[in-house]
Amino acid sequence: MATVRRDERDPVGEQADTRPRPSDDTAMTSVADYYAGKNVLITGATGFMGKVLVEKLLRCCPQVRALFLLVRPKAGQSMQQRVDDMIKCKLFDRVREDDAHFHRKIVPISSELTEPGLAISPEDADKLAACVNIVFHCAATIRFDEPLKHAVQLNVIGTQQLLGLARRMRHLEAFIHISTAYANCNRKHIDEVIYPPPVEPRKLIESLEWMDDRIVQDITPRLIGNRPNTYTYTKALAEYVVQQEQDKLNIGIIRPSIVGASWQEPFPGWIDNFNGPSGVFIAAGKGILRTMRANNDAVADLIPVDVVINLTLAAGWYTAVHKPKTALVYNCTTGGINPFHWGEIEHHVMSSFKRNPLEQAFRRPNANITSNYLIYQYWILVSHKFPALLYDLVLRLTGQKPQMMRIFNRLHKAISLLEYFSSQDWEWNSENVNMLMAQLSPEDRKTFNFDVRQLNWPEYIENYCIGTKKYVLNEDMSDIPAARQHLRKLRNIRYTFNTVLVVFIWRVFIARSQMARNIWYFVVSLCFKFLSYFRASSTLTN
Ligand SMILES: CCCCCCCC/C=C\CCCCCCCC(=O)SCCNC(=O)CCNC(=O)[C@H](O)C(C)(C)COP(=O)(O)OP(=O)(O)OC[C@H]1O[C@@H](n2cnc3c(N)ncnc32)[C@H](O)[C@@H]1OP(=O)(O)O
Ligand SMILES: NC(=O)C1=CN([C@@H]2O[C@H](COP(=O)(O)OP(=O)(O)OC[C@H]3O[C@@H](n4cnc5c(N)ncnc54)[C@H](OP(=O)(O)O)[C@@H]3O)[C@@H](O)[C@H]2O)C=CC1
Repeated sequence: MATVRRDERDPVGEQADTRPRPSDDTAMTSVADYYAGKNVLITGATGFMGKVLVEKLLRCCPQVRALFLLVRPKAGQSMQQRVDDMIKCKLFDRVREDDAHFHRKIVPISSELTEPGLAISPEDADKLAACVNIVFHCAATIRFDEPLKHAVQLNVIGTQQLLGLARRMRHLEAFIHISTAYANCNRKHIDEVIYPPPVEPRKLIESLEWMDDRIVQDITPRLIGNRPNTYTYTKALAEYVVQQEQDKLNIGIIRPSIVGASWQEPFPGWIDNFNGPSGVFIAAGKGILRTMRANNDAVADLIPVDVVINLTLAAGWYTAVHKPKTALVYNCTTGGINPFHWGEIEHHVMSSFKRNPLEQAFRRPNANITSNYLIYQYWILVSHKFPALLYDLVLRLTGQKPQMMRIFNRLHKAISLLEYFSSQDWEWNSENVNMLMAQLSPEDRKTFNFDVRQLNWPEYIENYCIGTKKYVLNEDMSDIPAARQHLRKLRNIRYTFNTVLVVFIWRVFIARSQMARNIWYFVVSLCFKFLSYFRASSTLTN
């Protein structure tokens, strides 16, 4: 595998400046034609959605000139190593088949979005200012438990700084910001507009500058108000910050709902993380998660990652070519068009993991969602805490370190942060998404398909579950017979355990009550009679 070298980026160079600017003629161009010869800047390219964006651009817009990726060094790896690792991943197999030298188009730029000036060197900043034609801003912290200061630093101030750099870009045609459909989750009906921010971002930023972390922590619940976390709060502020630039830049804002595995491209079921529902599916497939608070009848607004990316690229084309006067917002959701419910998700996830089990499951996959608090607490006790305690006891007795209770505590924390989103539904208007679809040529509608009416949910969920097995857990499909055998073993252990438990309880009970003893003798003699009758009749027939 050839590596991406920074000194290879000169082919990209400033020549890009001389490329023709969009005119009325370009309004007729196809999406791929528009990206031909363009220099694209992407933040968050090493993340889940960023990777799919890079792959799709390289595969379906092969004439794109260069992709500048703002990447930070992380976990002892240089930005160079990180990008090299990223493009080695299976996601890029199809691009590799089409063009073995695709890496030449990738230009990593060292950048840390929380640092002043995005920590981009002056030379790199000048280069970007001179040649970038379109920006896709995907980077964000998506953690629900992120301390407010850090969430503001990255999601709001980082975005402001990127906009500052974008203003310097002399040939910029579009700035596409990835937000979330839940930025305004304090509303039930969400239009494709930017709502007034919960607070003036400038005032919040100024206050956070002098406040001690402890004070910030204390006032965070009051600040975020009726939003569930700092993530949705800071994403709402970021939208406002982006909107402030609409007079100077051509802006598009994409609001995806819960982004899941790929539907079709580059292959079905691609997923590489535990975020959102993926972690829940895996925990349920491993037989660890047996219950979760969710409303069976609420719409599960999942959206496949390839759909989001297709819409994003089409919105980039539309924004650059048609230059809407104000920032256009695209609510990228499924609920209003092709609804599917959490109850149905539960059913299909469970049956999928029974057909294609995960390796070394803790228990047989059997999760039940409920919106009833008491029932939920009951199952947490009986199906989570009790087995965890028992398992840890066995580990202790065999001289090993107990671990199950710790795993369950982390799981409970994760699902408590997710239940806000699985217990209610929202209604999103998607007029701009429909308008965009109508603007595409029939050919582009196929290449950049975001028509979720065609999505077959059971098939999608099956591929999603298989994707978690293959690409998140790196399990082999050829091990499925062994995994099934393991589930049968678990079933036999459970039957044996239940039988021993019933006999044990009954014996304890018998020891204390004459009536229970009589019933016990009656049942046992009935069994004997039945057995003797069965033996006698089988002897007669022989
Ligand atoms: C039978 C099924 C029925 C279905 C029922 C309904 C399911 C409903 C599910 C969901 C719907 C809601 C979704 C809303 C979406 C909104 C949309 C967006 O706009 S943004 C994207 C969303 N963002 C997040 O999903 C971040 C959530 N994650 C976090 O905030 C943190 O990761 C957190 C607090 C959950 C854990 O933080 P820590 O610090 O304790 O741990 P850490 O380092 O992150 O992870 C520890 C280990 O746990 C795994 N993990 C992380 N998240 C997990 C999860 N959700 N479930 C299971 N494991 C998870 C990690 O991969 C890691 O594993 P290792 O130690 O590396 O092996
Ligand atoms: N996933 C989902 O369900 C949804 C996501 N979204 C939005 O989509 C976008 C992408 O999300 P997703 O791909 O899932 O998120 P990921 O967490 O997978 O990726 C986040 C990206 O941001 C980068 N990043 C984070 N912090 C910094 C930093 N300080 N400096 C530079 N880069 C940084 C990460 O880089 P690194 O690899 O170095 O950490 C990574 O590339 C986000 O804006 C999110 O709000 C919206 C709706 C749903």
